[in-house]
This record gives sequence, structure tokens and C-alpha cells, in this order.
Amino acid sequence: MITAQPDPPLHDIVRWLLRITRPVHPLLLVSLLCRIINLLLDLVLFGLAAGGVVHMMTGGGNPGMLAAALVAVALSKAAFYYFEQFTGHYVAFKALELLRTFVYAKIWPKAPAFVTHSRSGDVLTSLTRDVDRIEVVYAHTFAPVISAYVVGSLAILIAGILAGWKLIWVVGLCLALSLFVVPYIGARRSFNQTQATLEARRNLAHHITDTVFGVDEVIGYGRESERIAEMDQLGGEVCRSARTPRNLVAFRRGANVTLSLVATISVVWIGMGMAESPVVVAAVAAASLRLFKGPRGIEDSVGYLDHSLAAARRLWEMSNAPERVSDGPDELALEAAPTVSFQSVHYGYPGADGSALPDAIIDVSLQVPAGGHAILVGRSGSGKSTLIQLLQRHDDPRSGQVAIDGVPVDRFTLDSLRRNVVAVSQKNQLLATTLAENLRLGAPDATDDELWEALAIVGLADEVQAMPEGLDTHTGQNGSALSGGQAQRVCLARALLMHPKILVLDEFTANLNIELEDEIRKALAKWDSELTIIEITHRLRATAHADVISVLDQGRIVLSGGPADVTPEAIESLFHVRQRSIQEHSGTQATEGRSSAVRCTAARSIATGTNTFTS
Ligand SMILES: Nc1ncnc2c1ncn2[C@@H]1O[C@H](COP(=O)(O)OP(=O)(O)OP(=O)(O)O)[C@@H](O)[C@H]1O
Repeated sequence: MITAQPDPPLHDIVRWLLRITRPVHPLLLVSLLCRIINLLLDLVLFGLAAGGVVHMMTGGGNPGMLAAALVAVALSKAAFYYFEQFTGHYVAFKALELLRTFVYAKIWPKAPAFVTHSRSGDVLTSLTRDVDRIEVVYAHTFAPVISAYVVGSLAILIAGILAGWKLIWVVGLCLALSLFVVPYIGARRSFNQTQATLEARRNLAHHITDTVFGVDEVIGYGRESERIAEMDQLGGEVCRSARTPRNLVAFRRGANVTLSLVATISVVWIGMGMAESPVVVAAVAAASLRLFKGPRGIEDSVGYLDHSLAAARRLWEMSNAPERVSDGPDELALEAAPTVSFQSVHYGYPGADGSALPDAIIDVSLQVPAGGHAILVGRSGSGKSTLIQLLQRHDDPRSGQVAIDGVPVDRFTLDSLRRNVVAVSQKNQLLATTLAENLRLGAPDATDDELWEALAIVGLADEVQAMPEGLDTHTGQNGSALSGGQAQRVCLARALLMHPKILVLDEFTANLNIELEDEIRKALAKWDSELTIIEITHRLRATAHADVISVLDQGRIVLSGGPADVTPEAIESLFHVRQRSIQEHSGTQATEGRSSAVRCTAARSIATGTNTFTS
């Protein structure tokens, strides 16, 4: 059984991040060095300006020399600032690329199961916002924090040596408090609250994503006010949980400003008491005011860091979520239509905590002959789509085997398997681009003639020809510029262009009228004899076209056979009997034997020797 790894401690997550972004570290150091020089020049500039002005006011100095010195320092500072910003942003964007590529690469093999079992808002948020938050560490945290400590220590050391420790001891003390105490006040509380804020934001993002995707339903069922009220409530939770970290940020900012003022005033006070030269006092006072820019950078970064570490943990969880399926050793290369078989398959979906839910597929055995057309029918929730997902290896069965030409599907690489087993369902998405580009999604090299051929098979060629822009017609957001039936047929044509050897049709006729459905079936039958088709349908008349029909109920195959035996009437009568038996069962325990006998009799009367019936 696949189990999730336990969450590692924070330092392991940081080490994991550093490994991913290692290529940008040398440039990050260059950026840091430029920032340190820039900040030191900043202190020199302010000290020089204040000292120089006081020097001139007291009758000394040369204004021209002072101006030249200030311009030289300012230009050097600007140059280092430019290099710091350039390298810093390059590092940040490169880190963004590395992180996104890494996380996508980790998630890719887990799709589509991972996306199906996650909330869409989660995946979107983690892939975009969480990665952005980590990028902020590279852009706005690392260099400001390190440089604040380095520049602060260097400045105090140099000022102590040059101006005397007596003059700057209070500055040193205030700076030490600013660097080593203030940023860490309430840090743990702030970190925990930030995690709660991110969780609340995640719920909000999930709610908004659901509302946007389900906007028709929300409006159709008149649920706008409820959805807005729920969104307000979730927004309120975000605000409430974000309050503590914000208050702490405000407190730290206030503490730093106070400390910087105390430090500056102390220089003037002590300097005057010591009868120190006004030039030195002015220079040191101005420089010490600027010195507190560093701690302010740390204070901002601590806020970012909370978000970044919480985001890093979520990305770690996403990247390290267990892979439900992995590549097999062989490429699936089919020359002709294959057989497809399910042998005693049992399957249960994973629950939210990783444990298996009750079985959705129970002891299913089914043989689809090479080039055959199998039809799966059954009530909603009976397990039809789940069987198809096992064939495409969204997940593996708990027991039993799914095989193509007798070879278990887990022997094949996922790419080759999914290239050969192509599904068309009601849920297929059209991209917001032209018809031609949508059609070429799986077959980028298909010629226009091939596109028209596929469109003809699905009965769409005439309609597209009548469109003013033909193949260049824009399909709109998720096919909104097409009718439901047209969109469905574009999806079918797109699948045909991939020349699959196994075609899965999941309710592909749901939006089509009966005449059109018949035409497409005929064209499809003529199109490629080297094709095995598995179709899910609720339209029982479709069974007339099939080689094998299997009826599913509550995860089991309850009836299977050819069209002569498994007729629409037989299926309806079977469901009628089963429905009655369920009602009888819930009415009295004593009738159970009789109802199951009735079910078996009814089923056997319509089943041939090859049929299976599991009660
Ligand atoms: N991602 C999932 N997680 C948990 N349970 C699921 C998931 N998808 C389907 N199920 C459950 O598995 C069972 C079979 O679902 P499945 O989608 O295969 O039915 P179906 O016959 O294809 O239904 P329909 O005709 O409505 O598409 C149902 O009980 C359903 O609730």
C-alpha cells in the first residue's frame, strides 16, 4: 500500500529547497555582495553629507570638493544598487523557473489521479502563489537579512575604531536589539498564524474556483447570495487569522523606529557631553539613522519568511505525495486492434486520509475482442468510468488485472499507454483557440486534409465549411462559441486524429440527436477496422451496434453478452427486478432469499452461456 511520507522538520524543507535552487546560488552571493557595498556606501554618503555640511557651516571645508565626493560616492552606490537589483531579480526569476519546473515535473507523473483527488484550488494555488512566495525569499529576504547583519556589524566596528566606542555604544546596543531581538518577537506565533492564514486563503481560493467553474449551476439554482455569503465568511477568516501577524509587524516596525531615534539622539547627546567635534557628531548621527534601514529589511523579511516557509511546506507535501502509478518498462506499440481484458478486478478510491473507500469495482471480469465494440451500461455511480480509468492507469486495481493483448497495463510506460488508449468524454475540454489548433492538440503534424477527414467522420465537416472562418473559427472559452453537440464532436475528431488503437467513448452521444448518432457510428465503423472501442452509454439502443455488452451495478458486472441476448428490454427488466429486490430487501429481511432468487432467475433467463451474473 502507498503511504504518505511524514512531514520533515523545517530545516529539512529548507535544505530541500536549497538543493532545487542550487544553480542560482553563486549569483545570489554576487547580489549579496553588491548589496553590502551599496549599504556601506549609503552610510558613507549620509555621514559625508551631514559631516560636510556641518563642516562648511562652521567655516571650514571646500564645497566643490564635498560636492565632487558626494557625486562620486552616489554614482558608485547607484552602480552597486543597479548590479544588486539586476542580479537579485535574475536570481529570483531563475529560482521561480527552477521551482515551477521541479514541482510540475513531480506532479506530472501523478496526473491525472493527483488532480482528480485534489481540489482544483489547491493545485492552482500551490503551483503559482506558493512558488511565488518562495521566490520572494530569493528576491527580498536572503540578501536584506544577511546584509543587515554584515553591514550593521561592520559599521559599528568601523565607527567604534574611528569615532570612539564611547560615542557609539548606545547605537551599538540599539542596533543589537534591532537585529537580534525585535525581529524574533512573536516569531513562532506569527509563523503559526500565517499557516492558518494560508489555509484560510486556500479554502477561499477553492471556493472561488468552484464558483467560477460552476457559475451556470450557481446562477441556475439561484445560489448567488449563499455563495457570496460563504465567500464573505471565508474572506473574514483570512482577515482574522492575518491580524496577529500584521499586528506583530506593526509592533516590530514601531520598536525599530524608536530604537533608531534613541540611537541618533544618543550620539548627539553623548557627543555634546564629550565636546566631540560637531562634524564627527553630525556624520555619526546621520549614518546611524541610516543604519536602521537594515533591521527594517529583516522585519519585512520575517513577514515574507512566514509565508515562504508555510508555502515551502505545502509544496514539499505536493511534490512528495505518493505516486499512485509509475511507468512500466515497455513501450506499448500496437500495429493492430488489441484485445482488452479485465480479470477479477477489485478497486476502491483512496479516501482523504489515504485509506481506501469502499470498493467501487468488485470482481469485474470482462473480455473485449480485438477490433470489437464493447458497451458498458449501468446506473450512475455503478463504476463504468472507474473501469476506464483503470484501463488508462489513473490508478492500479487493488487486486486482479487489466491487460491489453494479454499484457498487464502496468508493464507499459504511461505515455505510450495513454497515446494508444484515447478517451472522449462529456467532460473533455476545448482550449480557447481555433478549431484547427484544438484538433491538432494530440496530432500537431496533422494536415488540413486529415482535419477535414476527421471532421467528416464526426459529421461536422459541412458545418465547419459553412462557418466564415472555417478551421480558423475560434471555439471560445471551453467551446462556448460552439453548440454542445459540436463541441463534443470536435473532441471526438481530435481523438480520431491521434489514430488510437483503443478508443473509449464515455457518453459521447449525450448531446447528439439519434440520426446524427447513427451517422457517426456508421462512419466510425467504416473508418478504421484496426480499432477496439469501449463505449459507456445510457442509451440502451446503442447496444445493437456492439459485440459485447456488460451491465454494471454497484461496481459489479451483473449481466454480459452479445446484442442478441443483452437487449434493451432485458437490461430494463433486469434493473426493474433489481430495483424491486432492493425495495423488498429494505422492507423485510425475510424476503431476501426470494428477491435474490427472483433476480437470479430473471438474469439467467436473459443470459447466455458466456454471460456472467453476480448477485
Ligand atoms: N474521485 C473519486 N473519489 C472517490 N470516489 C469516487 C471518485 N470517483 C468516483 N467515485 C465513486 O466510485 C463509484 C463509481 O463511480 P463512477 O464514476 O465510475 O460511476 P459511473 O458508472 O461512471 O457513473 P456516471 O454514469 O454517473 O458517470 C461511485 O460510487 C462514485 O461515488
